[in-house]
Amino acid sequence: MDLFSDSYRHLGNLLPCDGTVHYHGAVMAPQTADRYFDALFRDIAWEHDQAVMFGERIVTARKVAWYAETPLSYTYSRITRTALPWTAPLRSLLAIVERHTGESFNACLLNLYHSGSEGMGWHSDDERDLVRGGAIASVSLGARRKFAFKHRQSKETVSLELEHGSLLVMRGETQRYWLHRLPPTKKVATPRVNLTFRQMAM
Ligand SMILES: O=C(O)CCC(=O)C(=O)O
Ligand SMILES: [Fe+2]
Repeated sequence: MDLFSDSYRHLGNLLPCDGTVHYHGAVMAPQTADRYFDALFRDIAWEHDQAVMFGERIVTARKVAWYAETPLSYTYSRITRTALPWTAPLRSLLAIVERHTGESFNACLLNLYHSGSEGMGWHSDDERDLVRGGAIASVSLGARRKFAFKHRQSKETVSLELEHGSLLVMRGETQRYWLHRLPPTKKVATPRVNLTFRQMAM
């Protein structure tokens, strides 16, 4: 526990059981978050994601990108990608995230949602390449969006709003027992960038 920052210690667990989720709220000034958003929106090697739905390969409107410390291969939605090397803004966000969480991360999946019409369906991040039970730290930039958890067995849900410049951390058994999603919404017309810092098995 000594590794954790003071801010972490005062945060409550959002989940009632079977996992740990802490919402740190904004961890940077709005102007700083604006600068990260602009730099990432402009410079990240965004690509449309692909997924398999009902046996058919589809291309999502949402864009993704995958960065890591080494050119790791990562299988996601049955597609294998090779990570690009950290860029300066990613390294600097990584440092902020590591300071707030007391954890270290070696990879980051980025998502770009152009508007509220784009989201991400129920899933858990339990791919085999991830360190089992490892922390996942999610940074949100741009439009404020709702984020929800649903327990696999009890179907209980917990939701919150992810604000500009905020940090959410999922730990422990969260991925095993809970699904999460970013629901689409008609209320949001502006883009959002999300970064999930991860611990990949090497
Ligand atoms: O955009 C988000 O907040 C969530 C992204 C997510 O769940 C993922 O990349 O696995
Ligand atoms: Fe996820």
